[in-house]
Amino acid sequence: MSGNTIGKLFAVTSFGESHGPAIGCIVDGCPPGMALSEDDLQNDLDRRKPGTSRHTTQRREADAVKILSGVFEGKTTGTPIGLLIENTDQRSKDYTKIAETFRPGHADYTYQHKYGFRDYRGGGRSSARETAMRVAAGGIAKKYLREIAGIEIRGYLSQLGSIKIETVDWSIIDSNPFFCPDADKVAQMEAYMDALRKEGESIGARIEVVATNVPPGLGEPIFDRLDADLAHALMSINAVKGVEIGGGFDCINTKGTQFRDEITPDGFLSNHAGGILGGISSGQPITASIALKPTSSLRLPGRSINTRGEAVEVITEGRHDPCVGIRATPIAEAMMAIILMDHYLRHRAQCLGVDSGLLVLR
Ligand SMILES: Cc1cc2nc3c(=O)[nH]c(=O)nc-3n(C[C@H](O)[C@H](O)[C@H](O)COP(=O)(O)O)c2cc1C
Ligand SMILES: C=C(O[C@@H]1CC(C(=O)O)=C[C@@H](OP(=O)(O)O)[C@H]1O)C(=O)O
Repeated sequence: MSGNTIGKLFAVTSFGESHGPAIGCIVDGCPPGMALSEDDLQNDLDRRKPGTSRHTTQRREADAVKILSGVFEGKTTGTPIGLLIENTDQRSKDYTKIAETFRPGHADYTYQHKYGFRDYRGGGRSSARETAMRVAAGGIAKKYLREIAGIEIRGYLSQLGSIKIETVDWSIIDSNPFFCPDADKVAQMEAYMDALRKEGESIGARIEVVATNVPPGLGEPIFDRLDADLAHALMSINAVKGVEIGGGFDCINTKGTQFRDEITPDGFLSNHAGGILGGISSGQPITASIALKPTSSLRLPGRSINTRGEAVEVITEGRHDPCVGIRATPIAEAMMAIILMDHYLRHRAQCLGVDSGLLVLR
């Protein structure tokens, strides 16, 4: 195994480089009989794609997905689904100057160590261009989970630099460039990003993802704990440096009487567990949060070395996101969807017919 696959029963593998002819993925294990067309996947791809506002990279890609296999007469056949997106707006000349230099904070240095050479055009395989395929694959999982189990997965940006949201209005998330759910913060974020871009700087962000109506029982008790698989999937997104499930790191300074989520016949009284106990979903909303680092490709000079080990000053040209977190919401939703889909199918396979004798509490 090359470590290029996520999920066991619902398994996704991707291919392609940022400046190659195309990127793609194979989604294996999708149940047969689900209606599926490109239109079902395009909306989330459009939410993620580059170049949709002045606050993202100015690379323009339509990210128009083609279904190559696994669908016949509009329905999934149960065989591997091949998805393809052509790259149309590569500008590789921006990278020739840094072909022999390692951008501090990007993957150039480690790729060189691991493989002995690298596709420097647009970061090659290390570019977050690849996340388009995660969103496409996640779109299949989202659709199945919604239609078969009524599970909804949504996310939003909760912090950009030091600007923290104070309210969550789900209705406005897709109508501003940040996936920000607090209408009062959008103008502040815009002004902040405009100033930051002029400076040539970048900044980090935080994204929350929530899955609702998840049945209890999804997950495994030991290694493939639902929270462990979720953390793996979210941490595998480029630039993610932190993942929290439920109360996350706040648990350090919280007393047990407050942190445990007390149970009444009418439901849980809180959800610090983030909907997962013992690696298994409790039926409460599954909540996770990720921290994304500031973009490392900067036009402001920085110190680095070249492939001969000599000290150099590096300036990165090209079209870069000043805050990569701004486009990460649909990616985080997709990764949660892939993991929940995998565990939904695995739970059904092993525990079909099990009756806990309990009511489902939320
Ligand atoms: C949506 C998204 C967009 C990104 N855009 C850029 C970018 O324009 N320029 C850049 O240098 N890094 C960008 N990144 C981050 C790099 O892909 C990432 O830092 C790199 O792969 C190294 O991996 P690491 O940061 O996880 O160690 C982006 C990440 C995401 C999730
Ligand atoms: C192209 C996308 O984002 C890219 C992510 C990225 C990086 O280093 O991660 C670098 C930039 O592109 P390039 O590889 O051409 O330099 C971004 O534009 C995309 O998300 O579709």
